Amino acid sequence: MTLTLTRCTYAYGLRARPILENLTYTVPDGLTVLLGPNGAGKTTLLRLAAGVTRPRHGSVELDGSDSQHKAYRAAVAWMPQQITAMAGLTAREQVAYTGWLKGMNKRDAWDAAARALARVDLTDRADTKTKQLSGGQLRRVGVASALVHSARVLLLDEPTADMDPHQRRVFRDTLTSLTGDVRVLLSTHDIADLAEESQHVAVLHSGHLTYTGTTTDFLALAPADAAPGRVAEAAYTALGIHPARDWPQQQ
Ligand SMILES: Nc1ncnc2c1ncn2[C@@H]1O[C@H](COP(=O)(O)OP(=O)(O)OP(=O)(O)O)[C@@H](O)[C@H]1O
Repeated sequence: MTLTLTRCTYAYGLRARPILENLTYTVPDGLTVLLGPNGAGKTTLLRLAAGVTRPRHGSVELDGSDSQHKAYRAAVAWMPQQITAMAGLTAREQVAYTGWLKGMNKRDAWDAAARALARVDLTDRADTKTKQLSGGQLRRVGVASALVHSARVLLLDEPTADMDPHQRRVFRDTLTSLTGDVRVLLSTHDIADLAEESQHVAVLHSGHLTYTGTTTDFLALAPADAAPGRVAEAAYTALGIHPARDWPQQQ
């Protein structure tokens, strides 16, 4: 399963300045962390990859299948930055509904929703209306919705925002428990997401990917005297993106 964006350009509006310009990127194996300052275009890139919006120029394909194709939608899961609590639905119903939209039958979606909620440690709120959940709980519903139909590529937009430290741990355990050839691309402002389980890093700045490579190679960009615990930040700085101005706030 190879998801590739090829020479993609995107602008919000016909005369607007492009947010992404001539961007080519293949989502690597395993977990990739997408970094970049506020407004760099991370959400825009994830939306293109998810097929919820189309590039003005260029193509987005999964093994040759266009992002608007049914097979593409079935293989790719997207967790948006803002999770909408659907009026009247419980957590389990909302997750099951996502599975059904992705092509599962109702029975399978209902069963898979319970499993997905268990993976994000939300079984005890399965029957709670999503409108009554906290921000962190609603985000876990978003993660469960991305997991429900066993997609091969997961695109997660700031999945750990609003989560408390225990839930971040649960989320990381969930990522490491994904089996088979599942590729995950997640944007984050939490530097801890980078240090632990990720295999690859991509850094987006001013509409261009200014770094793509392994996490090990990325961390090696940091000067040898970087303070322990600040190596990733020092590596980011070495790319010419200054934390004081651009590094997103830790959650
Ligand atoms: N609907 C929209 N209409 C017009 N401009 C938009 C829209 N959505 C985003 N933008 C602009 O596109 C640029 C990239 O936004 P995007 O949300 O992709 O960045 P980001 O890297 O995800 O930012 P953040 O880290 O703050 O979430 C920003 O300048 C933003 O203001």
